[in-house]
Amino acid sequence: MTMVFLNKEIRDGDNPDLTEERKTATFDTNKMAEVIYGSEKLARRRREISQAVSLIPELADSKPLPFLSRNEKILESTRKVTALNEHLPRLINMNDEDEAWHIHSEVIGFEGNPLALHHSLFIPPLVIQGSDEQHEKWLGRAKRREIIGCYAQTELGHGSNIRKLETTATYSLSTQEFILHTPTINALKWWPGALGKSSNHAVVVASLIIKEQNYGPHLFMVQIRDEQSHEPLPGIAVGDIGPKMAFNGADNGFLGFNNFRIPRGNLLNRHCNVEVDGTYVRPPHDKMNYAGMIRVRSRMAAEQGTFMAQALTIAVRYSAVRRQGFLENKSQEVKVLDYQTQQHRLFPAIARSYAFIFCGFETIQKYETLQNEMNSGNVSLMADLHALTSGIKSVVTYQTGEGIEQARMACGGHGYSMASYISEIYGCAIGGCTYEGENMVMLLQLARYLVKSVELAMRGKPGDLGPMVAYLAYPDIKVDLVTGPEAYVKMFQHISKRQSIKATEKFHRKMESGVSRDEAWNQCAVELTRASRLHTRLYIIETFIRRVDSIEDLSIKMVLTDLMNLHLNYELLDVASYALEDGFMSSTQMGFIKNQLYSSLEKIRPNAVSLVDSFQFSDLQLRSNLLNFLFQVLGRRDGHVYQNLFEWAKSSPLNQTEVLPSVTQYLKPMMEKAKL
Ligand SMILES: CCCCCCCCCCCCCC(=O)SCCNC(=O)CCNC(=O)[C@H](O)C(C)(C)COP(=O)(O)OP(=O)(O)OC[C@H]1O[C@@H](n2cnc3c(N)ncnc32)[C@H](O)[C@@H]1OP(=O)(O)O
Ligand SMILES: Cc1cc2nc3c(=O)[nH]c(=O)nc-3n(C[C@H](O)[C@H](O)[C@H](O)COP(=O)(O)OP(=O)(O)OC[C@H]3O[C@@H](n4cnc5c(N)ncnc54)[C@H](O)[C@@H]3O)c2cc1C
Repeated sequence: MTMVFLNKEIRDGDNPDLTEERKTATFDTNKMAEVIYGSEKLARRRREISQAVSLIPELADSKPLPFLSRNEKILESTRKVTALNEHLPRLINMNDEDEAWHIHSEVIGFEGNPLALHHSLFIPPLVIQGSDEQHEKWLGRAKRREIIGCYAQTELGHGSNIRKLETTATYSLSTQEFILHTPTINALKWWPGALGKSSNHAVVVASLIIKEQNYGPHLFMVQIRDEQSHEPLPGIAVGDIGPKMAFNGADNGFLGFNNFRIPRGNLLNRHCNVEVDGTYVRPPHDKMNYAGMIRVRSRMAAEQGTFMAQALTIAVRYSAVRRQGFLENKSQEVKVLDYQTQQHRLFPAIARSYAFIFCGFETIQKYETLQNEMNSGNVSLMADLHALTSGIKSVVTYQTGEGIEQARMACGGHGYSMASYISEIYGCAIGGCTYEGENMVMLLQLARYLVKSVELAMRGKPGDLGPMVAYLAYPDIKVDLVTGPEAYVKMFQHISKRQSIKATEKFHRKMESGVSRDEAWNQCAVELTRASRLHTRLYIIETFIRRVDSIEDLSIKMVLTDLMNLHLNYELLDVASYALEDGFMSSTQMGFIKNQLYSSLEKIRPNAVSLVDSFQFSDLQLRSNLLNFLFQVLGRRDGHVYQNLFEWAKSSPLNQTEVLPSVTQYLKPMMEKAKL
């Protein structure tokens, strides 16, 4: 099996319809991959990792995953992740999180695995919140996978409102221990990934109580299972929460404590502390304990963009080999990718995938700056990044869900089959609307920041506005969209600014009319979330433009400019009513945007397959590999869809016998009875 992804690579035996598409590309997909992943080296490393994985048979799925029961899925994902563990040091740079993410996604797919959260949610809070001494004690063991961990914050009764978490960690002055307790059923930890059956350690978030005073949520390192027997330790109740919409290769779990004691040194205390005599040492920022969540959210734009890109790779390749119906030439049916409706369904989502990945890289860099600043005691960037990542997390997860669902529909009936793999991608990605902060809740967090910024602008203090919101004080000057991207940005700024101001004014009016602040906020909440979405979409547009501006290779710049123009017109059209409402946009401009959008679709068409090829997902990653089984078939790089769909169906366990017990036990007796 060849795993090399050369541009316009023509391989003997590939579906000629896909080969034809690759020949029309105006750019080199390897060069594009460098832009997507950040450098020649990073893109090459991904290819090398894919290649290496493809040569290790034990890392391939041993059975088609959609046909497995939940227990079998967990067993299979555990087999693969432990086999992978043996190879990891040879295959990746163990300190490179992106390489780790990539290789796990190759080997595991979207189903999840019992170590799914170990690297993304257990080790990071330990790094961020743990002291050097605590790193010494646990970090090495965690990195070597001597222990397996998870992040246990959410409870049965509370997830969004962390301040109301009911699990308590009460400091015992006499024994210098914390006593962890679950006072009610509602207080059971509920949802943490890998908690149910796999982890033997957890970073537990509990309300810290000292001398009957509640200091709010804090993070504790807790051993929950015996390292030898893997039995829960006395005082701990733990288990799996049952099957989910997707991600069923992971064991999301519940956890309860019955006056379970841990040493004082298990409070993660890099930024705060409880001294022996019970004195509480405050962190430099009230929400320091939430820093880990900012980190995860900052990574979500790139992650989700990649999820959507995988679904689109499947849908676009399939659309280039699927022929149905006629255009002018009645002697041959057309590729469905030639229909304008199909292009309109898929191409704006391709543009969003690129936009999210570009935006994601900027956000991750911003987080890294924050992390460095926090380490030297400067927390001034936290509020801005919390607001930004709250918005980005919400907008990208929602739009990714939309994009993946459109990809599924674009594959017609076969998109609905699990052979497409799109439902698994969707199920995993859409969880992002909920996990790491429910989207509405996070949009309202950003809205707090926007309202405060508008208030500053209203008070005539535009100089106090941060760079991300400086536009809230800009004057309204009409723009001519023909002049290019900057004019689109200005139009978007006007729309976003106007909505933020409108929502703030409404909020103020409500309060002036005597409604309490909280109630007024709730009565304006829909308008506030709209402001947050617009602000975030504007930010994503700006990062897209910045990235395209920075590109030197002309052929890449040209195709990305087409994609960016498509994005600008699609996004602006989607929110045009806001600008038509106050006459800032004319109906002529609206017509212009539509025409630009349709012409962008035509420009993208010859490059569509190569734009998705450029993500360089291996067939294994898309579950299209042929190594042992035919798991997913629609997105195959070689485009041979139909015969593999048939093979896939034949491998269904239902087809291993001609007459099922359902027939002998029920249908046959029913039919026999009817004959009497
Ligand atoms: C390839 C396949 C791979 C598969 C991958 C799939 C993996 C799946 C993995 C799944 C993994 C899933 C893993 C999981 O899901 S882990 C669980 C994640 N849980 C959450 O995200 C919970 C969401 N809730 C919260 O974060 C808090 O409760 C919020 C923030 C909503 C309110 O909180 P609180 O009630 O305490 O605050 P307040 O509203 O009174 O606001 C007060 C002030 O505080 C400021 N503030 C708030 N927060 C921050 C902050 N962080 N930095 C700086 N500032 C912050 C805020 O701006 C405000 O400022 P001001 O306005 O007053 O000035
Ligand atoms: C796949 C998956 C993996 C997860 N992994 C983990 C994990 O590893 N560790 C962990 O600790 N947790 C995990 N979680 C839990 C997750 O973080 C929470 O479910 C999430 O934060 C949402 O909280 P909730 O369930 O309490 O939702 P709720 O807050 O109950 O949401 C229900 C509805 O109420 C609305 N709502 C709530 N509060 C407000 C408000 N203030 N204003 C307006 N509307 C509001 C929401 O918008 C939503 O529509 C996971 C969840 C999922 C789905």
